[in-house]
Amino acid sequence: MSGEGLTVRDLRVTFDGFKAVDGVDLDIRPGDLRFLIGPNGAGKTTLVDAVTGLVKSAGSVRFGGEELLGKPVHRIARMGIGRTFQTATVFEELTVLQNLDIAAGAGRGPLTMLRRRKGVPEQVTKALETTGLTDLRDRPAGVLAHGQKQWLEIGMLLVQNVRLLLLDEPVAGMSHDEREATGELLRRVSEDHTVVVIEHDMDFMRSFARSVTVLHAGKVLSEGSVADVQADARVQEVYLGRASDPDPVPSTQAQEA
Ligand SMILES: Nc1ncnc2c1ncn2[C@@H]1O[C@H](COP(=O)(O)OP(=O)(O)OP(=O)(O)O)[C@@H](O)[C@H]1O
Repeated sequence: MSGEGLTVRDLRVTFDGFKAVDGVDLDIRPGDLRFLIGPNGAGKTTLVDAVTGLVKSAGSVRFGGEELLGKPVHRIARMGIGRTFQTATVFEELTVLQNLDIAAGAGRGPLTMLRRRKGVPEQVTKALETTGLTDLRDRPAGVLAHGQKQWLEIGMLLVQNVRLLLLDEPVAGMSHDEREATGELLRRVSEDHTVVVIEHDMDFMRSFARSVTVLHAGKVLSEGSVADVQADARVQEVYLGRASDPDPVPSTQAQEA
């Protein structure tokens, strides 16, 4: 595996005195497919915001040995760190291929962009294959199914030569088949990238996580394999419930309740 690992030490994010992330340590090895789970408000998204430079934080976040904290968002992105948000952000009017082509050209000069348009760049072809979107390459992104838009967004990270992918609830709103396909896609991607997934879907986590961190009230409550965290009494108490209980309420429903 050629990816690089993420090392987080004593990460802290405070909003007006409220500790949203409160001394988090993480060691995510290269090629991991790490799931970050935890109740609403546990600090999962804020942690990813801190890693990507979107919120001010204290502590240390190192990727491939280089410190990220204190660097502006665009510098962190250029270091090979990419993220998706809960809502896919693709250019709906443009084709799948154009979306990937633009993403591949991000940060490059106009001359390089012109040269690239003579043919389909190799990394775009590869991203189409990896995401299973080759047959849809000439369709406008706006007509894609919800799941396919999420896969395109992952493809747009891949063509930017991202080495660490941070994905926020990638299967929210997906059908069962789309979830399975997304899990398989993440497995393929994690063969040569480090992948961190924020997720509320416990079935999806059980099927595809290689390792799991449970956050609660801004702190790491538990960490290990799926079996480890499921067996942890503290996790059962605050989040997973007893084996006989239904899965925790998905975030969107919880917010509506
Ligand atoms: N910009 C902000 N200003 C003030 N408080 C914030 C801000 N962003 C997040 N918070 C608070 O920080 C805490 C952690 O929020 P965060 O979104 O990271 O949780 P989460 O674990 O991702 O939750 P969810 O699963 O609901 O997405 C919450 O109490 C939230 O209200």
